[in-house]
Amino acid sequence: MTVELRALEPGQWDNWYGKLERAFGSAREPAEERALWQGLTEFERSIAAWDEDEVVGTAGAFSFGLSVPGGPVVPAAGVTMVSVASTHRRRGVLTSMMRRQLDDVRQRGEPLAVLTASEPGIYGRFGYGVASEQLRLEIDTARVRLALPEGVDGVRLRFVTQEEGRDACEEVYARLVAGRPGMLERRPGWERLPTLHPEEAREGSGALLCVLAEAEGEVRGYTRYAMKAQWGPQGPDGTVVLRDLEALDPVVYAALWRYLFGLDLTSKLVARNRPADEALLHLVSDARRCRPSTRDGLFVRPLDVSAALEARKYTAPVDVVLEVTDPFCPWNEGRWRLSGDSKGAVCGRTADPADLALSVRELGSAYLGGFSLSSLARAGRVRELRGGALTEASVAFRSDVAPWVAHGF
Ligand SMILES: CC(=O)SCCNC(=O)CCNC(=O)[C@H](O)C(C)(C)COP(=O)(O)OP(=O)(O)OC[C@H]1O[C@@H](n2cnc3c(N)ncnc32)[C@H](O)[C@@H]1OP(=O)(O)O
Repeated sequence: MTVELRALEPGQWDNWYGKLERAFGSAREPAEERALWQGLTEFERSIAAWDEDEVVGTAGAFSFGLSVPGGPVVPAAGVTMVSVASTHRRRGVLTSMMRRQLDDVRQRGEPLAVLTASEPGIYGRFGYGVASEQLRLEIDTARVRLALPEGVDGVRLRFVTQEEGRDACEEVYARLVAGRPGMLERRPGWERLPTLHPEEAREGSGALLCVLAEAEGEVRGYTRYAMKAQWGPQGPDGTVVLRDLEALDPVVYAALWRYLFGLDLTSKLVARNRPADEALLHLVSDARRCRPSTRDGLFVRPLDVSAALEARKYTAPVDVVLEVTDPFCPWNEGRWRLSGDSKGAVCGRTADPADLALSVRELGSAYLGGFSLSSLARAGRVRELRGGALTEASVAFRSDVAPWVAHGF
């Protein structure tokens, strides 16, 4: 078998995307969804693996801006649409596409590649480390009370259509990006993604609704959600399926949650993807009845160790030498001195002795400040070579706000 990798051509998209759908075992997506993904596809960054005249592998990348600790937004390749036909699996097709893709990302000068994984076991071997979590909530809204701050009654809520609300929602979202690592700047076209209501996220619910929250004469928050009607022997027992909820201040935030908790005919709320440090859990009378559970969120892969470490800021002063291993991208290997603080950092090659030893994957895991170098060290994945260096680096890398990616891609 000879498999040849080529850039995707626009006329091949339908066939290529169909192979992706087949690999995921999903039905052909609705026309609106397909049109959105087709429009977002960056053809020169999309790989088709051909076995003669058959597409047997797919992989793509989006040119994202990713927020990193301290507020900067850094160019990052958003790896996506990865699949290999089941007739051709476990013969190295994915590995060859990852090789091609990461070399390309490096050439473009993007210091990071990021992805959300269908299965967390796939990407570690290519240098990706899990860097954020997503929280799932299943809230018994009939039994959980909210402690509301003063002023919630002053927040005006109103329904708008998705179309009417889009710009206002995007403005709120854009104002939040720099404050939370792991968020993606939404470029033109991406604003349509949160208003899609795909089958797998719908959980049997009805139409996606949009409510804007206004205070101080401006839109300061929004929620998009759907309702799933359910009837039990005692009457209504519906579920609110939350898509997103964003707010610029705690009063608007609480007003939106109160609204969702109070929706008639419902007694449960399901949120699939919330930040690990969701503030709601401090507002509720019973966090257990919110049934919080976490899973992996964004995976980060530093492509250029020095540029990546210089791009973010650090919670506390740090001056350490990192001995990095990176078999898949050997240009990252060796010793790097990182000196930084809350204003910025410099990172360059050094011949000085190493303080910490780790692979690029652990660097990816710690990069957004969500997982600590100390906990990775307890797992044996980071080694401290100079006493005190681990705590110093671990504290400096942490982020006060949990990293979170608001949507898949
Ligand atoms: C960012 C995204 O798009 S995530 C979506 C990923 N795609 C999917 O999950 C769709 C369904 N799965 C597939 O299409 C394929 O099984 C893929 C893409 C996951 C793997 O493709 P393959 O061509 O079989 O991978 P390849 O042969 O290059 O394997 C490389 C290594 O990864 C391992 N591997 C492959 N798939 C998996 C997996 N699902 N879980 C764990 N390890 C895996 C292989 O065993 C191999 O290990 P080795 O290097 O130790 O021998």
